[in-house]
Amino acid sequence: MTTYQTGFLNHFATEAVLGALPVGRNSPQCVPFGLYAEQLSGTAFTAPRAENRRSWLYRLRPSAAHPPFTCYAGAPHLRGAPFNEVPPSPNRLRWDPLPLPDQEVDFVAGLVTQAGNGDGAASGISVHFYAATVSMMRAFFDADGELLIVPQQGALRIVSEMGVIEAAPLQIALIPRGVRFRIELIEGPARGYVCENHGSPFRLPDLGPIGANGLANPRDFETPVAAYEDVDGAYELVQKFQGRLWTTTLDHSPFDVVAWHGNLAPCRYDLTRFNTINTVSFDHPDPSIFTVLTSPSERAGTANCDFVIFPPRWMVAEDTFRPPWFHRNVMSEYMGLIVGAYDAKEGGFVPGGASLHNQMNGHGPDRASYDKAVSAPLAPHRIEGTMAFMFESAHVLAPTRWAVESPTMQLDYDECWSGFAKAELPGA
Ligand SMILES: O=C(O)Cc1cc(O)ccc1O
Ligand SMILES: [Fe+2]
Repeated sequence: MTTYQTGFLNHFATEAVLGALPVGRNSPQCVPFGLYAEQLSGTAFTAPRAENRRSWLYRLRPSAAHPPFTCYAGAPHLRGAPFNEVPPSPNRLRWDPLPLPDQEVDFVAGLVTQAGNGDGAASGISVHFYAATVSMMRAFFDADGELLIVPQQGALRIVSEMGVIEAAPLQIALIPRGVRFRIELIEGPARGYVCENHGSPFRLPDLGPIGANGLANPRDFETPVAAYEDVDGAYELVQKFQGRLWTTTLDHSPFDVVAWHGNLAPCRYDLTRFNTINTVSFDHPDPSIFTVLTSPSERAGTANCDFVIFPPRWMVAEDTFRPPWFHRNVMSEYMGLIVGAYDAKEGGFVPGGASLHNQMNGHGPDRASYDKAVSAPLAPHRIEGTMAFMFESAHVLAPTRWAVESPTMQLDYDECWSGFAKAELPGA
């Protein structure tokens, strides 16, 4: 049984051994039991208090004690900035799910980068698929960004420096930049999506006139309690740094944090707890009403990345075209589907698949969903058994070579918007 502390961005305090956590100061002359104090900073020391994120870790050995890292080509399809392998595409792109590997591949080795933007370490996002058939027997951390893991198939047990998180499809896990973890498969192979956030850490969106409650409520985020391994012996530690993997071998498990306190910690969130808000009158509101987490950019109201979901919900709008409308957006939209069907697409967008609609390029309902929606009786209708999501970014998402050359890319995607009858003006 994993135990969690609740709340988003709380200042947590947790010890796996009674008396391990120093009281009243972060760095006493002698830490209890001879543990080593280490500060893990997720924001600049001088970041405003409301944005400042850091934790203090108390561990069996200092994490500085390691041999040099060497370059490592252990994930053949992992990419980082600059995303210029192929020209950024204005075309609407869509992919079938990534087939599960038939060999033994762990979470790190099975990362496949689909698209990215920004400088790959201080701004933008990278979007990866993961597909793993075996548990990691090593540790990994990402110096380039925070990881938002969106399982689509198979439950994960994420052993981190700061405790253990379980995340199954319809839950997400958020691992801060730099936090070491290994991913174990709870049952069978696992597959899903990763948003690697190089910009400011994800936070809850403001609620404005919605009020003090709604959307993702802070208490539904769960952070693990401290848990440690006291294991001596060779232990591989891989990091992603400036787009490439590096590896070293420690002489002990890096999961040796006995106690910690602070507000920089991994957490999970159950997407089915999202308090969905929508119209009770007319029109289809902008999908920003479905924002779970946002990574703001320097430009007010314009996200480096919004994580948006499309959960089961009642559709009651009167005299309204209910599915997503046709649109062209200054923001770029990467979408995935965890389960079920998406209301703008009658076919082709399947669980485990993905689509990319880049800046200013027209998209929206496919012809079949358009035809259905314009003739649908507008009785209250519940959209059931579905969970799509979107990573929406102010920066254009450039696909990788893998993404545009993979047989999973659908060459006929544009067809879904062909054959719309021309509008008929009076007297024409
Ligand atoms: O393109 C999409 O399917 C995502 C989306 C959904 C919606 O309800 C409104 C706008 C939008 O971009
Ligand atoms: Fe869109």
